[in-house]
Amino acid sequence: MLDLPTEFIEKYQQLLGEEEAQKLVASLQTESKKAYRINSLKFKQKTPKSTDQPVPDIPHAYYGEVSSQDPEWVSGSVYSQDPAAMFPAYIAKVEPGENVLDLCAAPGGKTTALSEALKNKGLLVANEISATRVKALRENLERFGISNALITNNDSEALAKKFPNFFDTILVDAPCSGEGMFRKNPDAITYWSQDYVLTCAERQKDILTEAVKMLKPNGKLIYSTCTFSPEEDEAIVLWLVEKYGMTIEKANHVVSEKVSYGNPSFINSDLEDLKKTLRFWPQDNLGEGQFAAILRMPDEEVEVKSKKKKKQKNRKGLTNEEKGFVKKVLDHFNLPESLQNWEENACVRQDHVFIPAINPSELKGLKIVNNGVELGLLKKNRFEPGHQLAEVLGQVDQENVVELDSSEDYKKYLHGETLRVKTELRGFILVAREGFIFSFGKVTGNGVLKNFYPKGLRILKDE
Ligand SMILES: C[S@@+](CC[C@H](N)C(=O)[O-])C[C@H]1O[C@@H](n2cnc3c(N)ncnc32)[C@H](O)[C@@H]1O
Repeated sequence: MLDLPTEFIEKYQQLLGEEEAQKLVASLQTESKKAYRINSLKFKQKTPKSTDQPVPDIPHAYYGEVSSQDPEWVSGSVYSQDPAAMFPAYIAKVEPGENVLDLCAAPGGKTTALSEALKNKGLLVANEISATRVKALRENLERFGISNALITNNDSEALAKKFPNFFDTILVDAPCSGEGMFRKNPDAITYWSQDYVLTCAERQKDILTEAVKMLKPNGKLIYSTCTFSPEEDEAIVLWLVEKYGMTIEKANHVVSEKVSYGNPSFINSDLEDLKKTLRFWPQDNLGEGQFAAILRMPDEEVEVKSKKKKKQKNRKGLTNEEKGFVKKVLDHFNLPESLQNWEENACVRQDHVFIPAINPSELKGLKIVNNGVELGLLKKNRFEPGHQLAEVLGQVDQENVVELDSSEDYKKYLHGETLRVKTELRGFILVAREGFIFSFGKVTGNGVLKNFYPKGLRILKDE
């Protein structure tokens, strides 16, 4: 039984009326809804899990649970996500080729959805301020096989200096008081207070002030929170409208009756357009609490002080000999479109071969966690493919694959063990379970499968 603060209950009695507030409080005492999205960049290989109960409006999303040890998850073919949290990226309606920023991105639920919409074309900058949380963001994007992402670990000010008037779409899924997460994460109740709500609202304005500087004229801002408090929802949208002349757009493709709309009277405003914003209440039985709005910048640039761009240095490409080593490995696999020009685009830095999403010389001063696709490592007279490459190759059909046909072998591989396999294949191969490619491996002459599943991802035996 959740122990909700009296001040919280009274606040929503005032805003919603006795009856609706009672429904909200009762729904918070029930179990949270679990769901997952299928990765559309990979699911042509195989349709994972049951698809009986679709999440309304969201393509390829279903109610149900996925464990982080299931091959569907390990291979990045699905992402577990609260159904309501699927909407902010969905309403962004991102098109392949755009420059997109997810400013508060970890662990990456919305980033993975944005990256699917981009179809590996254009640029996705995924930023997270917390050095701990950015690791999960990197792992999730890697599993999804995303090749056009730059992952950064900066505050919004540092990013705004690098990318003035640059993005077509920016998602700010802001840190908030988390009221919508009370039943999923009861810890959020312990630090809730009305003062905390107001502190969050100030932080949201600080983050958005920087976000706006990075939008192109006429660019789109998606603002979302997982809280009900109007101070962090309608009031922030009103602030953006009044301060920057932004306009609120309706998400025409959201039609489910389980989705509610913003309410200007919550903040004593008469701005009718606030009714175009989206609200998700747990008592409506879709998922957890969420708020989302689409805002459009006016067709003029926000003036931003930025340093003059220095002439870009050419990146350090591969020598013909190095290309030969890489080619020798890549020739055994079918390459997705995003890797087809790898010889022209690959760079090398401290023996790491990668295809950058953005020229590294443009990124001085930022904390870069990953830039594009790491193909692998140059060793003495050979090339060893990296894990991210395996996940990218998993987006297309492959023949050079060893399927682990028992769950015991699969578990052993995830633990990092070496296996003996029956296969005619030799050298670097992709490893799959139930058709889901999730790692590289190397088969030696006597049929021993050497383990290339990264140490940092290995699952301990007693997990
Ligand atoms: C609601 S969570 C994001 C969830 C994520 N979008 C997803 O769907 O998986 C908000 C994130 O913002 C980060 N954050 C907090 N302060 C920030 C700031 N000043 N600038 C950027 N991110 C910030 C938090 O560390 C947290 O990871």
